[in-house]
Amino acid sequence: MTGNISQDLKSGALFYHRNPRPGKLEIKPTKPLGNQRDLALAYSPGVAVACEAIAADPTEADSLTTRQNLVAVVSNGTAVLGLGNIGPLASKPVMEGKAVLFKKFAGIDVFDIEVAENDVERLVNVVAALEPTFGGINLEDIKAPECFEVEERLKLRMNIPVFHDDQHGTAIIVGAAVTNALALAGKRIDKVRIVASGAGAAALACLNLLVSLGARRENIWVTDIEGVVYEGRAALMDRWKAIYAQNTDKRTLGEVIEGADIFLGLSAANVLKPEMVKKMGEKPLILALANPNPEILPEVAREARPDAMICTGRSDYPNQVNNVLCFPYIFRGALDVAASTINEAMKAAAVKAIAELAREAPSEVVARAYGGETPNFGPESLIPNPFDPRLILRIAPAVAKAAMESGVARKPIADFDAYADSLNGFVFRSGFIMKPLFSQARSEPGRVIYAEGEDERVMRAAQAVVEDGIARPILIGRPAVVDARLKRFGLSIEAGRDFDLINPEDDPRYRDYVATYLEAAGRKGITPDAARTLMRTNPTVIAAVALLRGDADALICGVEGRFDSHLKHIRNIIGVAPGVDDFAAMSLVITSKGHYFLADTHIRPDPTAQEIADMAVSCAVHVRRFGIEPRIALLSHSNFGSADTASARKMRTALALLRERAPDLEADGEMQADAALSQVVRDRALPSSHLKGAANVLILPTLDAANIAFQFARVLADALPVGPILLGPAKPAHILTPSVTARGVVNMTAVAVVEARAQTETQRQAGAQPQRA
Ligand SMILES: NC(=O)C1=CN([C@@H]2O[C@H](COP(=O)(O)OP(=O)(O)OC[C@H]3O[C@@H](n4cnc5c(N)ncnc54)[C@H](OP(=O)(O)O)[C@@H]3O)[C@@H](O)[C@H]2O)C=CC1
Ligand SMILES: CC(=O)C(=O)O
Ligand SMILES: [Mg+2]
Repeated sequence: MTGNISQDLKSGALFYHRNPRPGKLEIKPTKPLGNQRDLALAYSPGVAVACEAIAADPTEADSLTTRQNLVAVVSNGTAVLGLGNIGPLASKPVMEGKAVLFKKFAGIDVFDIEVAENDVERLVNVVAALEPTFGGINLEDIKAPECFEVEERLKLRMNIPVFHDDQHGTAIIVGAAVTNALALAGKRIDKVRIVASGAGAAALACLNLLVSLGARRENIWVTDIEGVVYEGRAALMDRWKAIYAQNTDKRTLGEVIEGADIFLGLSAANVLKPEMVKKMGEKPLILALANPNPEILPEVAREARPDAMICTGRSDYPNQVNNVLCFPYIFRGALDVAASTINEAMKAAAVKAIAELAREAPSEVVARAYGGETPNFGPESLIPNPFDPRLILRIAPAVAKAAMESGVARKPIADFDAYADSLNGFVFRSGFIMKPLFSQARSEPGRVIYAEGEDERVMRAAQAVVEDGIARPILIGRPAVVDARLKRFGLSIEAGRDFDLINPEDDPRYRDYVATYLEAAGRKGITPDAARTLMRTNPTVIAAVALLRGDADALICGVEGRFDSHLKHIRNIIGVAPGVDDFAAMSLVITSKGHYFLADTHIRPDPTAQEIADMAVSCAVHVRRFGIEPRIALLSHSNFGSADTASARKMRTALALLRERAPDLEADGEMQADAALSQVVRDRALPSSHLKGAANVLILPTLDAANIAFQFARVLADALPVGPILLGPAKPAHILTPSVTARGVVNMTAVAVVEARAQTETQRQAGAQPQRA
């Protein structure tokens, strides 16, 4: 049955499941258990208090246990993928896989439960008895027709959502694919002829949903292992299948496929033959969804009918119509409003959200998953890619809203903006910490110039910046190249309407810009000839001059090229702010344990004590813009005077200078990194430290130390970096690094816009102050 899978994938799959430890899951505690007190809280005697609270009020289980975020993936192994009845034990890899997808895509915890029970009554009893453990039940790979009865009965008995994924998850995504394919083919759902292969769980649920979307029962033809489902057929019939019985003397798929607009395959490998495909109607939609091997391979179908739109359930072909696009998010929405069930309104909301998302510009994450080739909406991209991070952002709120409107939400969401933020924070780890900056930027967007305007990441960032309303982008790039690339990446922003463009090869401001450049850098070794050449060839120079002239409010560069050479131009043209000796760089790392700002990660090799103190003050200003109160640690190998090396003395002097300059700042040093991050460790060395809790701003003694710590955190703690944030320029200018993602560029845009706004405000206040003699 795994015949169409390459040898390489087969051995890779076994290796993946075996190593480094068997299976795909583990259970992790979410609370500390490091000492006697933790033990007393987590277990006896403290746990008894939690038990009694639930006994007194069962709804307390939602806040005292994992139940509200825990789903059971239940199978008896009777219809595992298209492998048939291979039993519950052999189904376990699939169920563990579903658990991983629930967790990765929607943050939902899962116990996979494989039950050795084929009798409907007994299976229902087993699952119903699990209600105290779970917030929802996802039935999986239970064969038809038993699955229909199991689901119907459980829905009646249980007060939590019961969802048969193979039926409804598949139907929802098929509904979205059909909606979009018919729109592209210019066909109406009430007119199309649908031929199904398979009359099991998935196929019948899909047909039912298509009927609810407007398909007409008389236009639907169903076939299964016995052939056509016709009125009067006795073999292998059941009441669910009988709904689609046609009054016909046709008996085979080959006969009924004639003129079909849609082939819906949810049966077994290779049942659809090229000669059948040739007989289908114009621009046919072929949904060959059997797993792992489809009813027809896309290349075979394409050869028979070049005008066909083709979908499979597999990730190695375009148009993966697979219930993974649905089940994590429909449960996310249902659990988040404590829905008592998943009803038709919630399913319809999911179909609409998925179909609409496919029509939006593709996301950067999907582009990366496709190795840079971004599929735009069309026959090769009828539905979103499973890695599209917007799936959760669109489907979960749509489902939650539908649950509320249809009266099944027990805990309605009061603030959908806050809910969107929490989902955003799940998808983009930087989401939560960046939120204050995005809100500020949105309230007063600035003009941000991007030196590398032809870079894909910058273009994608510009699209997001325009959609988010945080800035008006100015891209430096050749119009034809920018235009062609925007089209290639499926981005909808337009020059003039959404962003401005500076063409380095031909711009009317060229002469003025050269003059400004010479004024700023003429005494720094830039000759008129060099100025003219650089103004045509170096986008960082153009961007810096635009910033200096006030044609932009902030500058972002560094997506390509060396940090140092960008810095040289910023130094020459923009210079440092009054009262600042030199630039420094602060980088934010977002880890699962918290957010940490590190300096100087990129510029000064060995800052002096005075420079360290100044840097701490500049860092504090930036950190406050994130809505975070800075807690500063000056780091060293020495712990509060434990060593007397030159670098320890430097950090001690820096602390004294910092205290003098900014006595209100919560800062201490010199201290080791563990003392900075843990109050318990710090208390052992110096209980009277001015610093309380974990430090969030870490100032390191040298560039080596800072950069190494930063890179260690990125790799070992799987930390997400934001920055570097350039400290000290006279106007907001930031030099990113070539590893930055489009999201990183967007984040730095928000930082730069807020900084520009703060600078304008400071200048306005300074201008309003009466001049002192
Ligand atoms: N892409 C996706 O997201 C999904 C894909 N699927 C795939 O759909 C298929 C069916 O799954 P499911 O509905 O859960 O299973 P069921 O066992 O409930 O249904 C299987 C159906 O396929 C029919 N069938 C089996 N072999 C053939 C054949 N050679 N020719 C015609 N019909 C055949 C069976 O007919 P009979 O009843 O007469 O035996 C039955 O009607 C599987 O391959 C599965 O992997 C399922 C869910 C989601
Ligand atoms: C995808 C899925 O659920 C199946 O093939 O059964
Ligand atoms: Mg399945």
